Amino acid sequence: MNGELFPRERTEIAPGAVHVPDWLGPERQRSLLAACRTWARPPAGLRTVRTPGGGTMTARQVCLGLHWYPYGYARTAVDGDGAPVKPMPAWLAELGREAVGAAYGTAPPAAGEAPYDIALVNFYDGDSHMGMHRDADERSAAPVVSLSLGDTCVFRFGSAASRGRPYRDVLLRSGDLFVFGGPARLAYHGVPKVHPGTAPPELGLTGRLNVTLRVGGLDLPPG
Ligand SMILES: O=C(O)CCC(=O)C(=O)O
Ligand SMILES: [Fe+2]
Repeated sequence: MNGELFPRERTEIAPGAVHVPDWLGPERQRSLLAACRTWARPPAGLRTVRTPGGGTMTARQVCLGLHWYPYGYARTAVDGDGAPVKPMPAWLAELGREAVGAAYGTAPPAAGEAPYDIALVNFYDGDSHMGMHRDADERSAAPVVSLSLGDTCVFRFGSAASRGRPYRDVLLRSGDLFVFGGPARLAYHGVPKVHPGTAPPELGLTGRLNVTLRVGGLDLPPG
């Protein structure tokens, strides 16, 4: 955001875990939001995720490329309307590569090498949150790329060893990038709090959207 008293810097939160504030400018945020709105529509649109324990996730979700459910992947919305999952757009996979380069200060991974083939779009409204968990249903060790739109949240990032302390709380704002790979790839993380009403007014979003990009490395039977 412009006009910060203290500019927010790119920060390594843990080895392999990097926060890049304001990575997406207002125009790219607007176009990503517009895309999320079309993905959210049925078929295979936004759904409430039920966990095996009988609970529900408070953030609603839509997937692209492959459909994530607790705890695996499928080619159809097996825990939704059963429709085929929407394809992963090439431009979004490309954004994933670009993000990895930006976070680690390196050239992006070679095109075609471990392409980002899965996107999860999480929508947080009201007092939605996400408990501490690991992204562990993929076979690939490629970094996870996370983009934030709308309201500011508290993103809690811990270690691979436990869902409890030690962890660090980072404020993720609209346009921020967070990448976790290498030794941080399997770290526990979650969203304990979203701050309502903190989205940039010109974006026109009430609530928070998170776009998480992953490389599956999966070998699912054709759908
Ligand atoms: O909303 C976020 O920032 C985190 C989402 C997340 O961890 C996930 O979808 O696995
Ligand atoms: Fe996650």
